Amino acid sequence: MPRLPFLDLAPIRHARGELRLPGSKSISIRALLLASLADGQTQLRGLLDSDDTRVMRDALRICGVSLRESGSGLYVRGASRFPASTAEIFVGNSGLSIRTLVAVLAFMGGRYRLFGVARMHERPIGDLVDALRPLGAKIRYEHAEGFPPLLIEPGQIRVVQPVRVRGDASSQFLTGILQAAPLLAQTQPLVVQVEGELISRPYVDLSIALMQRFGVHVDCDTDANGAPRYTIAAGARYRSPGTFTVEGDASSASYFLALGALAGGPVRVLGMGRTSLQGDVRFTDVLAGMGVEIIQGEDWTEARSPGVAAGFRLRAFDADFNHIPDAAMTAAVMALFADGPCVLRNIASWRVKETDRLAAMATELAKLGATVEAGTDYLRIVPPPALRSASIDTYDDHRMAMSFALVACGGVGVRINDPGCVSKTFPDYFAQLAALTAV
Ligand SMILES: O=C(O)C1=C[C@@H](OP(=O)(O)O)[C@@H](O)[C@H](O)C1
Ligand SMILES: C=C(OP(=O)(O)O)C(=O)O
Repeated sequence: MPRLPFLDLAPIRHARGELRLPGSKSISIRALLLASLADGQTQLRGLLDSDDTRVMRDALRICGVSLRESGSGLYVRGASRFPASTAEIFVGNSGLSIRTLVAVLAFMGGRYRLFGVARMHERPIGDLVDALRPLGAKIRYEHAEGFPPLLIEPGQIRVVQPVRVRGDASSQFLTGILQAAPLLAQTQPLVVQVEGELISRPYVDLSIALMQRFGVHVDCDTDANGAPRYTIAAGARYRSPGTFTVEGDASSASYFLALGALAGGPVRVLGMGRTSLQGDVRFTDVLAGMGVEIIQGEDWTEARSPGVAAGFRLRAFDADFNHIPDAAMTAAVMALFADGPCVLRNIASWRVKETDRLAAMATELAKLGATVEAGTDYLRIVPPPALRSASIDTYDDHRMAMSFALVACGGVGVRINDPGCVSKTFPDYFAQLAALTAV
């Protein structure tokens, strides 16, 4: 179906209600891969159905993994080797999919080619390839050094201790190595050492928590310099947990909690709460710091406030957002409604995601009247005295579209160009938004 060129959102005066969150992208993609590597059959329930998860499903299917849809979930039959020894794999713009697939495919003994959309070919992957090559992995760049497309060939795999991986451009490289580690740790434990800074750390904790659910324990300590070091025991092997249920997406929740905060609420999201495994659940602390009332149960969260239509202003913030890089985009748009200048720090990774998010965010916030300074790793936003209506470009970035929709809470209409880009992680986002604002 052709994508709409734009969507005009009318001003939102009030929003309230309940929303069942779509499944977590980060958990769905991990669970699909781990179930494919696990002994036995796994029933996956609550999987997200979106562009990014379809990339992983299609990749696994092309690699010969048996995936069977049933009314209540997806049945995955796993094994420590994929049946297909050659495959052409399209990875769209899913960073998590390519980075975790490459690490696994490097040890499968087959020939694989991984390629994506044009932007994917600008997103770095060199740190992962550099970590895999000393282990004997044979990976070549088809065009530019350090970027997809990639060609994987059978290598002479040997264990070199420790495996060293950089974590300062993306945590997904470390996740890729950790998830692939049981394919290597056969006769001796495998030690994985992070070189330099590790960003987006809660996503690594999520990987470890999910590996545990699939029967593999990862020990974490620090080396003499305080850098994190991970150990996977000899003989570690993924085993199916039988049934695995994916929780709601905490990054997707951020837009609706922000909606409750800006348009009064209460807005309650179901599927993410106190016991969530995802780092972005910490976005609730950011909201509370802004003066938003948050209540939370085991697997639900609710936000409310007097609402900006009633003159409520959010408390300005100056904070480090390295641990929640995705929900941070929601906070950046919320800064438009703050009672003073706001600063988001330590977000350099934004430059290498779906688009250069630092540049895109600065450009689009400025269209609305904000004064914005974009540094190499920070964004300073001075809210405008009065919001201007604007036509927002989304740069094929789902989070640009979803976060800028919140501008409609400011008493002005907003045009979202290419709204269909939300299909990366939340295909019916705008329908869900409309359902909560038609009050
Ligand atoms: O591991 C994951 O599930 C993710 C890690 C983060 O990326 P970086 O580690 O590149 O910051 C995040 O932005 C991405 O949406 C999902
Ligand atoms: C950065 C993102 O995804 P990925 O890196 O998996 O493409 C995201 O969903 O915001």
